[in-house]
Amino acid sequence: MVMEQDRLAALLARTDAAIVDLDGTMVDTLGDFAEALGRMLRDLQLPAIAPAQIARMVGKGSEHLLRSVLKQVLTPDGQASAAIEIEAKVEALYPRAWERYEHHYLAINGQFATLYPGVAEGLQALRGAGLALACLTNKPTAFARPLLRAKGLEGFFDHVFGGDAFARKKPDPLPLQKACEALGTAPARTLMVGDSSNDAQAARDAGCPVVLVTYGYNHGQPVQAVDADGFIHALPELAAARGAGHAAAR
Ligand SMILES: O=C(O)COP(=O)(O)O
Ligand SMILES: [Mg+2]
Repeated sequence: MVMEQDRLAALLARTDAAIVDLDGTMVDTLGDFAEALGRMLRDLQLPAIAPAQIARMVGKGSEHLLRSVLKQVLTPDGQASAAIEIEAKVEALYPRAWERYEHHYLAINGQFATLYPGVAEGLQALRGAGLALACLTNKPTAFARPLLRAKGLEGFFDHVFGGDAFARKKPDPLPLQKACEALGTAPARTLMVGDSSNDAQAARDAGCPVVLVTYGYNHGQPVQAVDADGFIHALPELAAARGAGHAAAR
């Protein structure tokens, strides 16, 4: 454990900026996803889906989430066959499903979502330690900005980039490379803070160090198995590690 803390302190001592993921890292948005998806499924007269199933589908953007949900509710129990027909049905329903989902999501955005403990304090402390901050999410920018505003987080960030900001989303490294460019920091000194293998893979391929929170979604898999430089239980641990590293260097 002491080793872990020393490693985190050393990492934070060579960090100039942080790129922070949104869903599963700063805000528990599962309630929002469940509510907006539930309303969309009712509008389309399709069966409901359980929040636990939705949690496994979050992290690769709203388009991917919607396709995964439609596929799930259109697949009869235990039948993996007929995959081609199901894909075709998903694509036929998609435009109307997206229109309904976007409508409902924007109407409820943030109302069924909660900040994880310590997020505002953790971001405040990182800013206080002189780090530049960007929010980088696979969520559409039009969903991300109002959510950050509703939760009182928008002011912490120098930049906010959604899944539509660049040509490719995480786990591709492009959004991280672009975020580093915008921050004006070297990837090796820009820390990615996320909740999933998606964030970790993008960070590795962009040359950014990565720390993962232990409480997020990670596609329904145990997050500790992911290749990362460290794990934290709450965001304030980062600024605390930064303080410890600086104290040790003096
Ligand atoms: O898939 C999503 O919309 C959530 O994405 P995020 O974890 O990158 O914020
Ligand atoms: Mg996430």
